[in-house]
Amino acid sequence: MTAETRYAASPAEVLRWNTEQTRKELLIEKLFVQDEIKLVYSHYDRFVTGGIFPVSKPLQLMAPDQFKAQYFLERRELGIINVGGAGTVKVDGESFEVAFKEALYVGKGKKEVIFSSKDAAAPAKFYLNSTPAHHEFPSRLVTRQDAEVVTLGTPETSNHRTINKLIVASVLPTCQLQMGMTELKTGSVWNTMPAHTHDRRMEVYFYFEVPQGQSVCHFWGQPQETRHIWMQNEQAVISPPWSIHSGAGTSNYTFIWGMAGENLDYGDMDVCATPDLR
Ligand SMILES: O=C(O)C(=O)C[C@H](O)C(=O)CO
Ligand SMILES: [Zn+2]
Repeated sequence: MTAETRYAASPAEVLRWNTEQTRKELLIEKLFVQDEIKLVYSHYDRFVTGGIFPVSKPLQLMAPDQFKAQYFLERRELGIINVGGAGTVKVDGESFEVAFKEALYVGKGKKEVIFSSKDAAAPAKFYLNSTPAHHEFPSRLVTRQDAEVVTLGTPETSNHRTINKLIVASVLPTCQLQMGMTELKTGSVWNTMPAHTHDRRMEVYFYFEVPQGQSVCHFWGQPQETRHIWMQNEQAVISPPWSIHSGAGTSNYTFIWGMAGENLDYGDMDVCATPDLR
């Protein structure tokens, strides 16, 4: 297991960043390494992003040194979305079967979390987000039928997409974690457009189902001072709480968003008028 630390930065500080430093600070280039657990610990809301890719053996989630904890969920909660083949997550002896694009919430206090694939030829890929927690809520599988689903945008504005809210207050209780998955329709490329900020919550985006040879240009920064990061399939990006977080692909794609911070109100966004973006 590896666990890298990323620091928080102010809007004034990032004005000096060039492309290389921007990528080093915010982009998570490789999350899935065969038979390994990769974690990134961000100082924004102590949010952890990870990839767990069990192929030939089960993998147990341990507390990284950054936590100074006996076990991963001692003071945390966890959300997982499977972006690979069928997999199993064993939580203190209870097995949850997690299929492609299904989510699992695991509450604070669970001591042993073990990930495995059903078939090494079609291995599971568990994308993970974790945040500090102060209350134990029950662990629960969230299937696509359980999700709150909203369709936004139009083909004319190239932002026609379905937002699947998986780990959100309207589906199940959490302390501060929210997660979901947005699927763009064929021909649409813009996500989260019109753009917004929510200074109360940071957000991490994980882009996948980006077709071979295509890329997504992720936009971030203050609305009047935007920047971009070119991203490839199965890469994640940290979005500071003061930043917009939108993207345009060279094709349609899917992404997972995860948030943490002050509140659990998904709709609590400060929308930016598109002509005002700079
Ligand atoms: O495409 C979208 O719009 C989203 O998926 C928005 C994210 O869920 C988000 O930014 C929530 O704050
Ligand atoms: Zn957002």
